[in-house]
Amino acid sequence: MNRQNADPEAARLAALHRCGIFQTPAEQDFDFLTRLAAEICQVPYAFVTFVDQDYVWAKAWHGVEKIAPAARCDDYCDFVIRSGQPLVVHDLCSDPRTASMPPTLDGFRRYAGVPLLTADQQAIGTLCVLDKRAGSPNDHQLELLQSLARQVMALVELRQHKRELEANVHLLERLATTDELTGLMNRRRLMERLSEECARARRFKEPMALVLLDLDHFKQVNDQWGHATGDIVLANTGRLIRETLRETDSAGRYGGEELCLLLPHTELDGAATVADTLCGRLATRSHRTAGAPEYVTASLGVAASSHLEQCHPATLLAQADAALYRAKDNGRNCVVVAQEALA
Ligand SMILES: Nc1nc2c(ncn2[C@@H]2O[C@H](COP(=O)(O)OP(=O)(O)OP(=O)(O)O)[C@@H](O)[C@H]2O)c(=O)[nH]1
Repeated sequence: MNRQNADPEAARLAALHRCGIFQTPAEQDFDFLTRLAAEICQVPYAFVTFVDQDYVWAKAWHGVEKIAPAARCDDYCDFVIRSGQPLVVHDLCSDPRTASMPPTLDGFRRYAGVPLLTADQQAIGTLCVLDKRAGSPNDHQLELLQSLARQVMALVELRQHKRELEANVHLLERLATTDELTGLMNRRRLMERLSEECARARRFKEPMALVLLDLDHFKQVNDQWGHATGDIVLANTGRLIRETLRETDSAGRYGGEELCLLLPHTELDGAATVADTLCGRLATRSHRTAGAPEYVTASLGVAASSHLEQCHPATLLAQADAALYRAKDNGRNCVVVAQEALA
């Protein structure tokens, strides 16, 4: 016996959860199907409900303004869920199962509900109609109600596929724009973002800064500890950058062990402070646990558009690169701003 058979309610709840429909906002397509159900059965009220462990919750309704979730024990739909079969009660008052239930005491007399079945036959909800007059749907009406229930489930599945598709598109977008090793933007996305940020800075005449960061003596790290260890150091560096930057800043992998930070709305001084902080944190970030050299420092070059005629990607990159070159020349593990580089 498998686990599902051991606990049918757990399997039913899992099926409901997979559909991702419970307590989602109202949708016209579902409203339309309830209206159709009411018209087919010639009654004033119809509902699409989904039923979790404790509550019967309406996704769509017809004939009432609004409907609050009901405890399962107070709702006729619970019988449909438990049996997985349609339920028709001609007169709710004279049926011992329903006579003293709250909706009956509120005046409802007729109920007809059919289960909403998933592909693996789990009853996750109902399509039901009600009236304050006693009566029953005829065979044809009941058959049509069941067909409509299948349409409700087709909508549920369509919604589910759409959600999965959107999640996959999102994942693919992330994979296509992210550098796997550092978790930062890949070079293509970085260059796109740089162009966008420069265009925005020019348009709104705002400052914009760029920092190039290059790990020091990284060839030695690879040579002495192995390429895999070098990768771990790069990944740690990416993580540290992500932890250090503001939400509005971004960073990407510009080249092998050269990373680039984009700091919109930031003057040269502010960017130099960010670079100093990062330089200090990197110099004290231990990699030893990964079987790597204890510390790997970095050199950083800073440029900002407020010191340039105009904010353009190539100019900012060239300025930051020249500053980085000076930082390497100055003995590494330091920050040089473009001002100094030009001096
Ligand atoms: N492990 C690893 N190494 C990389 C990666 N990308 C580039 N590298 C290595 O980074 C090293 C860069 O070496 P160099 O350009 O000589 O610079 P450096 O040794 O860091 O020296 P300085 O920059 O002058 O301090 C090379 O050995 C590249 O193979 C990567 O993704 N993973």
